[in-house]
Amino acid sequence: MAKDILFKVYDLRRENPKSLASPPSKITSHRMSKEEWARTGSAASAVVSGPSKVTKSRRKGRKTAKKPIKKAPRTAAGVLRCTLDEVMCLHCGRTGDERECGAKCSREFRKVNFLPSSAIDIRGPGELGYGAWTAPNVTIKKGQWLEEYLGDLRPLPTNLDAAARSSDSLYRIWIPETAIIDAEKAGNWTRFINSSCRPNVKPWGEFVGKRHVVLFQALRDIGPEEELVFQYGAKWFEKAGFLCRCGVSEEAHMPGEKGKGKGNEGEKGEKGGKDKKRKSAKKI
Ligand SMILES: C[S@@+](CC[C@H](N)C(=O)[O-])C[C@H]1O[C@@H](n2cnc3c(N)ncnc32)[C@H](O)[C@@H]1O
Repeated sequence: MAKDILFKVYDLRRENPKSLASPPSKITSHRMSKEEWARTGSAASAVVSGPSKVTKSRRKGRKTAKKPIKKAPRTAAGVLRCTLDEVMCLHCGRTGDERECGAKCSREFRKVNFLPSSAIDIRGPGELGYGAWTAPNVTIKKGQWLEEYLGDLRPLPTNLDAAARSSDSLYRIWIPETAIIDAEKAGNWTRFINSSCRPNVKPWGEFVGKRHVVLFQALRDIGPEEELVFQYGAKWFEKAGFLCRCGVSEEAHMPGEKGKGKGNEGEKGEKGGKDKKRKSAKKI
């Protein structure tokens, strides 16, 4: 069961910590509502259980093929499990047999790579609300994996455009053909990362222990008491219906229009090069 507590937030000078009113809740693993998944009968959200069985029809003595049963996933692990054989685990580098590469890889990857929660402060409220900052004395090296984006796992809508319009949540990241991670009501500190046209971190869609994960990675060395920011992209701002107010340009702007020349140095991140096959995770 996910741990459900309140975030501790500092004012912008890192003084006077207080607890943020809930929601959002702080969780350490994804949450999901079984009912929500059961309601959505879409192929994207369903798990096909077993191969088709051939049974004898009693009345006519004929053989009939039973349709595969589509079942809604019951656990977050079930939703995120990747059954493709060619997928490579980011931790052990293996592909193929799941028994050799499973929960152990996920646990070890977290332990070895992720920042301790004490390394990050949630500060605010500022012009962009709350934000995620490195704590005093904390430095992050370029290429370091920081954390996984966690939240409520929601089924993929059958019609993406309609669903994108119908939901108000501005905390969603989409894993293609798998699920939407919505951190509006619950998540970890990564839900507080604001957008900037000069990003210092980036979310990537990856596989650890044959599980889909969205991981944040440092695009450059990051010093103590720096705000962590990534580029949400113009599409996100179009849908949200407001302009980017990151400090790169004095005026509010659509990403890619103003401040183009000044920003985006961070995009030349270690794993973000053109020749890398890694997929950047998309905010929707
Ligand atoms: C994923 S949340 C980030 C955390 C948020 N600041 C909070 O307090 O919960 C996205 C929201 O932060 C604000 N935001 C983040 N970056 C922004 C930017 N560059 N320009 C304008 N608003 C931004 C918007 O209100 C947006 O809806």
